[in-house]
Amino acid sequence: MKPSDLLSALLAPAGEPQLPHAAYVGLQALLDALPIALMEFRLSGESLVLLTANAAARRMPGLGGVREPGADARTVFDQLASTALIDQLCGVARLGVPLDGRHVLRDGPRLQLAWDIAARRMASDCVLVAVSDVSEAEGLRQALQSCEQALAEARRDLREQTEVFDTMETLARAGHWRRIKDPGETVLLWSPGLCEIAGYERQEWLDPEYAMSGILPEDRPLFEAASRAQDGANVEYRWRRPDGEVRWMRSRVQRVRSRDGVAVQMGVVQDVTEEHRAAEQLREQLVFIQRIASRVPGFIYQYRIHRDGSTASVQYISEAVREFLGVAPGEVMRDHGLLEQRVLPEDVPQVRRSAMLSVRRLVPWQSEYRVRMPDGSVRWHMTSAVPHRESDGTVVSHGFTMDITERKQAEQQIERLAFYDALTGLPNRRLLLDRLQRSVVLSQRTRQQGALLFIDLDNFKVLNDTLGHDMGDKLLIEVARRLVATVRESDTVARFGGDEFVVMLEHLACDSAQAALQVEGVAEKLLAHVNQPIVLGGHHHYSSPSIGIALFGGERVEVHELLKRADLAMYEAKAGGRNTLRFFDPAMQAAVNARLHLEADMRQGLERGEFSVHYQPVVDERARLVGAEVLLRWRHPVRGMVSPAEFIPLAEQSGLILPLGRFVLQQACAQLARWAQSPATAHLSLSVNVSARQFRHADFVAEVLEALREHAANPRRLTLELTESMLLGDIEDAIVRMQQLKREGIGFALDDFGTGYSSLSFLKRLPLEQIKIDQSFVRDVLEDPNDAAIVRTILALAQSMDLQVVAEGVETAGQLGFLRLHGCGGFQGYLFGRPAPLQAWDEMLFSVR
Ligand SMILES: Nc1nc2c(ncn2[C@@H]2O[C@H](COP(=O)(O)O[C@H]3[C@@H](O)[C@H](n4cnc5c(=O)[nH]c(N)nc54)O[C@@H]3COP(=O)(O)O)[C@@H](O)[C@H]2O)c(=O)[nH]1
Repeated sequence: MKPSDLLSALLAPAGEPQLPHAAYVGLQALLDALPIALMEFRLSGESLVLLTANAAARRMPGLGGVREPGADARTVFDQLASTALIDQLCGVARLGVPLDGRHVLRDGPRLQLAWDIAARRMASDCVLVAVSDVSEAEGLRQALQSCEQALAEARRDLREQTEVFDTMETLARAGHWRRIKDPGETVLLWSPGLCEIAGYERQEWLDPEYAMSGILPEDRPLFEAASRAQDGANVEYRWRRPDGEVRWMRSRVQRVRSRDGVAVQMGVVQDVTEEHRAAEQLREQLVFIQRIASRVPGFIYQYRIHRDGSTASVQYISEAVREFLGVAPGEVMRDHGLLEQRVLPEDVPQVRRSAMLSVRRLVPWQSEYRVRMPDGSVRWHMTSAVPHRESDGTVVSHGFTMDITERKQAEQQIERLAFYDALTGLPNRRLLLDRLQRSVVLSQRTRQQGALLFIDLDNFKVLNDTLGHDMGDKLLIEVARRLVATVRESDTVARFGGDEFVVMLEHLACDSAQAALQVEGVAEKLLAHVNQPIVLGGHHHYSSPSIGIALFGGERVEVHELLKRADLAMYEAKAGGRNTLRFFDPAMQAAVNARLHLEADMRQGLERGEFSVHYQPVVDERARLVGAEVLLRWRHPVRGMVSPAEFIPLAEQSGLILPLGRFVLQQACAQLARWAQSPATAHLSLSVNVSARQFRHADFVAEVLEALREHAANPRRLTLELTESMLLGDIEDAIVRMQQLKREGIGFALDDFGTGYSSLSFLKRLPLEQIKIDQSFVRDVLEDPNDAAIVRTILALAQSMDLQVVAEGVETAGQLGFLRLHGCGGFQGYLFGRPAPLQAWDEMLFSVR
């Protein structure tokens, strides 16, 4: 019962109860039995005073002072003090307006009080108030309200999630379906995403048979097999949309059983057409690349290096790697280390270094290295790759490797030709100059001294001429080998040309004196090694070097200047007796400069007619004039008379001996022709000195004959003086030349006899008429028993070989006497006359006769 209904029932329509006391008591008891709190209040001024309350009111928690009649209504309803209840009750008492309402008080979420309160005016200014505790109902109501709210929120969440899910399916071009098999009926539900990718309008369910019709017939068995798989399966198939477009779908089909025992099959479907197209494009590109790769002369590859550089993998390598490295592409892609294993160990560090640099700096990579092929051969490869960084931080390089063996060989060949001497394999002049340049710069920085050793073989020309060029070459090769073997690997041994070698020593002591000691040690060793006999053609031969040394370091100096210094020092060594070493010093420089000036003056002298000839008489055993030796003279306007001993060697070196020799021959032939015209002189002969270079010249024979012809001179009156050394070279060629001239009547004398090394058999082969005993033996023939013995031996030898002998440098009657005594038939020397010009000759000729 509601309090308002109770009050309506209690109050008589007239409003005033007219009951006898007994009835009133009975009514009171009845009211006490009611579960609703009833209280009567009377209006007293602005307050309401409690008149009476039933038992339920007295028991009711929350009502204050209800046991005390006369209590103020504010005390009774103290918990509702904050409400307008009291005023409203007063209003009921005054105006009789009924009051009905629910009062609920909370302390946070906790319910404190929930009362339904009704009030009615009684006949007088009294008001009857009924209060019913509705806490339980209020709690239930609130709980219900909360549940409804939660449900609404859950619905909202579900809606949102469904929307998100649908959006996700749309974005992923994916969808799903569920096939629910109930006995008698099968339902197929499609998600909106699936409808979209399948090309259908959005709908929740489809006819299962109709749904399958989209799968291309040839792919349907695949799909059905996947549907039958117990544990689910993945399948890819083609789907024809209603508009006819065919798309690739990837699906995962799974069987599930719902809680109520209904069989459910689920499938997640994704449209993978783009993926298929990309893969197809990739395949096409790969085929394209493979086609190109099969036509390029090398192999192409792609490798990936992870961000930290720790791992790498070859992702693609073309088929040609088989041909170029002897490994299969698959093997390399499984183990990229196979590529490096082919590289020669000494080349690996630089290959790795350059590759890592390229990856780190993302710059193109290029490297040339050697690889060992499965058959053991070594080939040169060149690889180049372009790296780029992918979005995941890894670096991918695309590269190409080709075989450059032929190119390398050609380069090496070119380098060998350009920088190495073909005969000995040593660095040539160009390479030496290059290294020297670097070394000079380095020595300026480090202050460490370096040294140039200019080496010239002393008797190479003789040996070369004697034994022939083949043997000469072998000798040079052997000398080169010895030089290389003597110095350190870091030093340079170069062939400078002909029989000249240069050794460059580096990293010597900083102190010049100490460095000089070091170099001297090396030079002594070089001397000793080169001096060792060399076996050529089964015979021992001896070669010795002259070594000129120039130190460098610290000071700025041109490489050509250095070479000049070493060269000068080498000439000093030669002048010092050969087979020795000399250090450069400035005095040497001056000497060479003087030599160079002399050569220039000689050229000028030839042009200006500064040269002339003198004649030195040759007499027989009775001191009768039999002829003369023609000797070249040079009167320089400033230098005065220059000795042939000074300028002839230089003329030999520079080639000026050829025009000078021609000049002398012309003079001699002209003189013979003049003498021939007078019976007093017609018997006289002339001897002309011929140098080695002149004799070996291709036109020599012709020139001699031409000079004789030109002057109509008698060839039988002409003797050519040759030295042993110049005949030692190509002896066969020398003999041929001599015989050609001899056939014309020209005679030959062997000059300076005794100073050479000729053997008897060698002498016998030469078409000689005469030998000239060198003046060095004659000079001391009376004092030096050795010289006397030599002279006697020469005379005996000449006699046995039926050769005429002329003794040179006869200055005293004693010498003459000794020579005569031992059978010498010809004499030349100051005793009979000094070399003199023609005018002086006429007198001398007369006096001699
Ligand atoms: N290829 C050519 N060589 C030539 C020619 N003219 C000279 N020469 C060679 O020069 C060298 C020096 O010659 P020269 O100064 O003329 O000396 C010759 C004589 O003057 C000298 N001589 C002669 N008699 C004496 C003597 O009694 N005492 C002495 N101290 N010297 C003397 O000897 C030189 C001749 O030597 P050789 O030729 O060996 O007979 C010298 O090697 C010349 O050969 C030339 O035209 N072409």
